[in-house]
Amino acid sequence: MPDSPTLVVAAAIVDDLDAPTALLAARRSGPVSLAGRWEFPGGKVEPGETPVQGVHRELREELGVGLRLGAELAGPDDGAWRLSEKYTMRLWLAEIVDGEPQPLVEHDELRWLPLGDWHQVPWLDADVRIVDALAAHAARV
Ligand SMILES: Nc1nc2c([nH]c(=O)n2[C@H]2C[C@H](O)[C@@H](COP(=O)(O)OP(=O)(O)OP(=O)(O)O)O2)c(=O)[nH]1
Repeated sequence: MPDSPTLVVAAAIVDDLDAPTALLAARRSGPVSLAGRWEFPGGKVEPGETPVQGVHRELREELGVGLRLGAELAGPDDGAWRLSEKYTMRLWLAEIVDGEPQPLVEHDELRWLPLGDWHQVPWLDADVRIVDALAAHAARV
């Protein structure tokens, strides 16, 4: 039996959960194979923490911010988003409630993307369909 995929948790940070007009994208600084591509900040859930605890920890570590989570953007793979053979991701909409986002680790640039122009940066391949789903969700809010 192949190992089950590792769970990655991440945040789709918007300027306003009630009326999103901008999405915060983060550019990876490594590894070389992923550097320069854009993603939802987050990372692997650690043993002993829940996925929601993992999102809060990762965003504090990576961007130095505290979050208020909104709805989870459920994916087609048992409610999650399969990224690759090794990884599957769960993603929550979120709003910053504490701190100014900075690319502290793992990223070298952050950018607020205006609604309608969320594909202006080269997202990681697996994220492209997620950005589409997120834009459709934002249009319904
Ligand atoms: N965080 C994040 N990872 C993503 C996205 N899309 C995508 O394919 N991935 C992939 C990249 C990585 O191979 C994997 C997540 O690993 P990561 O490097 O972010 O996890 P981590 O922060 O816990 O990393 P580390 O401490 O183990 O180095 O998922 C995304 O939008 N956000």
